[in-house]
Amino acid sequence: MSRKPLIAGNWKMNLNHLEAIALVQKIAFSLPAKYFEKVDVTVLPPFTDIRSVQTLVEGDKLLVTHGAQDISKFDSGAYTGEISGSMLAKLGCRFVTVGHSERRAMHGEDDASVLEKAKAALRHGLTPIVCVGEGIDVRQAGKHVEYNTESLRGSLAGLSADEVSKVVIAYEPVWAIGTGQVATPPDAQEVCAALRAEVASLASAEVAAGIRILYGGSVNAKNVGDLIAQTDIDGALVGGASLKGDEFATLAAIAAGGPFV
Ligand SMILES: O=C(CO)COP(=O)(O)O
Repeated sequence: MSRKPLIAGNWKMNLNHLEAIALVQKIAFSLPAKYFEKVDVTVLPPFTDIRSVQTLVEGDKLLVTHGAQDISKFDSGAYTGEISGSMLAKLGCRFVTVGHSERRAMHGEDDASVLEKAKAALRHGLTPIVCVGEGIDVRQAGKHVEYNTESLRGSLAGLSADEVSKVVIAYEPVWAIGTGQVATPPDAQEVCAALRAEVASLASAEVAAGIRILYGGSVNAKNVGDLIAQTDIDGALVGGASLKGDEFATLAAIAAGGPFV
């Protein structure tokens, strides 16, 4: 089964709503429509930017989609500071990352809470991008494959095969995030292949063949081609390089098969 690559830009806590508009315009106008037949491109701004991005995307009928970086596991009510799936859906969000390692490390999220957030996303028609990834200690101990497959199992436990088929998975080794120390393509492939095999056992071989698995961690326009050439890597979750319009557009164009913009 052929899987359309997905390039997702995780802006993290960067850019105000005016800067967001400028960046989305830059990306959209750098990528002619034909590229979007070959690659899906999405941006994941901070919550405070989403309404502005939605207005631009819908007003100008852009082919770039948008999403969010987090979602509440609750649907509404007395949850100060939380943002619900229905609010994100109303803002036109298509994707939402759940379980990013920065949230796991700094906000106490674990596989069980990631699962609740993935369910909330699915309840509201959003595609959860479920993130897993090992720290350097796990990698050095040679336990990265088991660590990530177990984390994925916990983050998808109890979902139906149909629900699993609607998820995107992102493998982001913590030691590669923001360090410039990208995983080698074979190292990234090893884990992504194991994650796909895990999906086959959680859901079915057919679901596993169709699901998109992204790599994230120091992806840039120079290394993305070799990463997505790997059998089980279907795109990238990009941090730092997604904040530069030219580089992100080039990266998406490479994922579409070029020629480069
Ligand atoms: O965490 C990441 C994307 O979610 C990766 O960030 P960098 O691309 O900046 O390493």
